[in-house]
Amino acid sequence: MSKTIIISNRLPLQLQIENKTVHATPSVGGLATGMKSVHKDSNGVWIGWTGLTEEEIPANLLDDVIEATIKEQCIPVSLTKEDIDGFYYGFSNRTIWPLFHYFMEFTEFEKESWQSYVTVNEKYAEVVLDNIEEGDTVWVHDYQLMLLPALIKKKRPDVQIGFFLHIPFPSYEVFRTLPWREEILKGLLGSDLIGFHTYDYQRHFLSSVSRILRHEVGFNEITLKDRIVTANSYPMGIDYNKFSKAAAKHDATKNQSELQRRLDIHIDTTPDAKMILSIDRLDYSKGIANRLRAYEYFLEKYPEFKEKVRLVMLAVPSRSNVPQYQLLKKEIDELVGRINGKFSSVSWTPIWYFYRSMPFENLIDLYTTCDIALLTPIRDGMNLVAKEYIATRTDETGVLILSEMAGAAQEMSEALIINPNNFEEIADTLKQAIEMPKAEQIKRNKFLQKRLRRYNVEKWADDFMTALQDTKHKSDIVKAIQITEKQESEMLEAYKNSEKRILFLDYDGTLRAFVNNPEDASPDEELLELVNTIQKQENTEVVIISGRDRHTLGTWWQQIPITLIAEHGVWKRPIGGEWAVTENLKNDWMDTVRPILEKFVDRTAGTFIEEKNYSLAWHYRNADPDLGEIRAGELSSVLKELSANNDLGVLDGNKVLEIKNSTIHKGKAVTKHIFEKDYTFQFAIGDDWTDEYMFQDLPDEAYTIKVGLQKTAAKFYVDDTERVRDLLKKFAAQD
Ligand SMILES: O=P(O)(O)OC[C@H]1O[C@H](O[C@H]2O[C@H](CO)[C@@H](O)[C@H](O)[C@H]2O)[C@H](O)[C@@H](O)[C@@H]1O
Ligand SMILES: O=c1ccn([C@@H]2O[C@H](COP(=O)(O)OP(=O)(O)O)[C@@H](O)[C@H]2O)c(=O)[nH]1
Repeated sequence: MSKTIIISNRLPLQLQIENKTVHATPSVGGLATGMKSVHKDSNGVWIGWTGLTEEEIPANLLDDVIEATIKEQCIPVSLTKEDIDGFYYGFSNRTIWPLFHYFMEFTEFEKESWQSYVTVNEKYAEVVLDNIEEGDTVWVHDYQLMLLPALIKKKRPDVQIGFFLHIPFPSYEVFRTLPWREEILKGLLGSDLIGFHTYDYQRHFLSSVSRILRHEVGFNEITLKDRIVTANSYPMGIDYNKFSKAAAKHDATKNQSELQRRLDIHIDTTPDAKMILSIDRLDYSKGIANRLRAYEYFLEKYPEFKEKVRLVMLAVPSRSNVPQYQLLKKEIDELVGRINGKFSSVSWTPIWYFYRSMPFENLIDLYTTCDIALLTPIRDGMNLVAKEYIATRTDETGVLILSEMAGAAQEMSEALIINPNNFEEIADTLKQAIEMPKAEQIKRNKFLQKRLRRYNVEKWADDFMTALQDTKHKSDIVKAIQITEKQESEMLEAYKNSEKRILFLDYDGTLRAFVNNPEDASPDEELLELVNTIQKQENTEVVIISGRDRHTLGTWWQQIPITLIAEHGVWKRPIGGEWAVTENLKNDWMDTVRPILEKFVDRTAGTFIEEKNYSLAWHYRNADPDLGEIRAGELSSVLKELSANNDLGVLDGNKVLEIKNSTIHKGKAVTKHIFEKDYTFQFAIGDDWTDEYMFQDLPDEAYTIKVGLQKTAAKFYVDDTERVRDLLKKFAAQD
């Protein structure tokens, strides 16, 4: 039975060795808590690190460690202290974490920790590859394992691989500073589906892929040579029932825990007191120091709330070997001490501060007792605490104040959304929350709860896995048209046995790869020789059919006796003959269109106009990719409006927009050409949209081939210009 393999750095359980025995405790952090319920209900395995290094496990306890892990349907990856220092405390949490959360000043670029990151990703790959069975699906999680998808894909191209990033993907301007940016992107592109919490993270990722790797990027697809990778956003949900049921149970059995008793005593003695809750890992991205300062400012600005509010702050120890986290701990300790010292009275302490993790029941105590949750991350991939707080409010009361910088804010617009750097706004919002009538709290929470209940973690995982399976169909469709060796030999056999054969060859992107300056793409010796050999074969006609102007084509191919078709069919030069127009066309429209194109050239660096006799082309290959696409969209709509009444058409080529007479296209040119003769073998090859006309208009028995993986009307596709050369060599080798 096929299974899903979940892989993350941190397993849902953490092992410790105390008194020579192995103990397991649940992991903290949204990835582990969220995925735990997905894993529990599946028949899959979870591969990851147990929290113990090789050096920490005595030989006689190794079996116990493995047993404790396997009991939870997990498989351990064995890591040394050196690995953890370089990979976890190093590259993951001193480079990627601060960089992806926009803390550039904390980001270190150390070659050694990068190397450790590579080594550990390879260690993970080994364990995963050992455990993959036919039909399994792989789901890799988070920033610690961004090289893993490509490492797996390389060895197991048959396996569907999903990747989910739990933290933000930063804007290109930030990501580009990473010295290993290409390696990271290539690692991720080993996946078939890449998921993000929000559309913005997805957009930033796609922009980096297009600018750094220069891949063709669509709305949510990246076209590689042999595969399509999908990127999409899936905001992670929580196990809603687990939290709401625990809260309901808690209400029924009140006053069971010490923490609960303490919280209740406070409320009894000050009946209108409000408890404000904050829960996070102790992390600079969570904005804890800002929150404390904003709370201090609130007490100063609205002194009437002294003695009437309390901030209950749970900060869970995290990554304490990283210096920034140690400094933050010190800063928080001092801030709490200073604020409590400044405002405390005999009967009131403004902040209750816990520096530890709490068991689930205590978390529920906190969630259900506190009237307000104040969550102010500076940057946060999602923030599940915000969702958990709302899920536990069984009577629908409670106010959530949430930073707009948390991914969760995008789905939780009924919360009070704040900018974590704006103390004025936080102080005013706290006042608003304290004074919010119950009816309004309920109204807001009803919406929030409905959404969280519906889009829970199960639905999130389901959506992701369904989309991952769909990528398989996509690849299958694509693979179905990739020309196989057998189909290729059948085609060559048909070629060999035909009495009258014709080959229509597109030029740019087909016979020659694209170059930055189109004038530099002249045919090389090998190409001239190959085409010449083919045209010499008996009963064989070669036609080069291009959007290029006739002078360029004529000069490049003057030595070879073949037919040339230029400007998509406007001009034709028969073998040994002269260039002639195929139809009487008007070109007076060019004077109107040229100034429009010139404006776009002025506004878009790197673009230029190519002027032909009957068409004008605006090239944007050398422009900034995003800007180029935006401007192409704008220009295309301007031109389409203009062309509607003028028999003009806009051709959307490969990084070029061409405006020309709409009655002219390659389809018309090829059908006109074959009309007069009875060819028994017809072949057409091309790479862009303008070639689709040929593929559509040629008879069904024609062999039509698209270069590059894109939607096409052609029967087959080949990867790139190198494969086109191979094919030409095979035609040349036939007699
Ligand atoms: O494993 P640690 O180094 O102890 O860190 C704990 C986890 O922190 C991060 O959590 C993120 O995932 C949450 C769920 O998607 C999301 O709500 C939150 O915004 C993220 O910060 C980290 O991404 C995990 O890999 C860590 O395990
Ligand atoms: O003592 C604690 C405090 C928090 N959490 C859990 O840790 C997760 C924190 O996830 P979040 O997405 O808010 O932030 P992250 O720590 O992953 O960045 C939530 O599921 C909390 O319930 C926990 O298990 N024990």
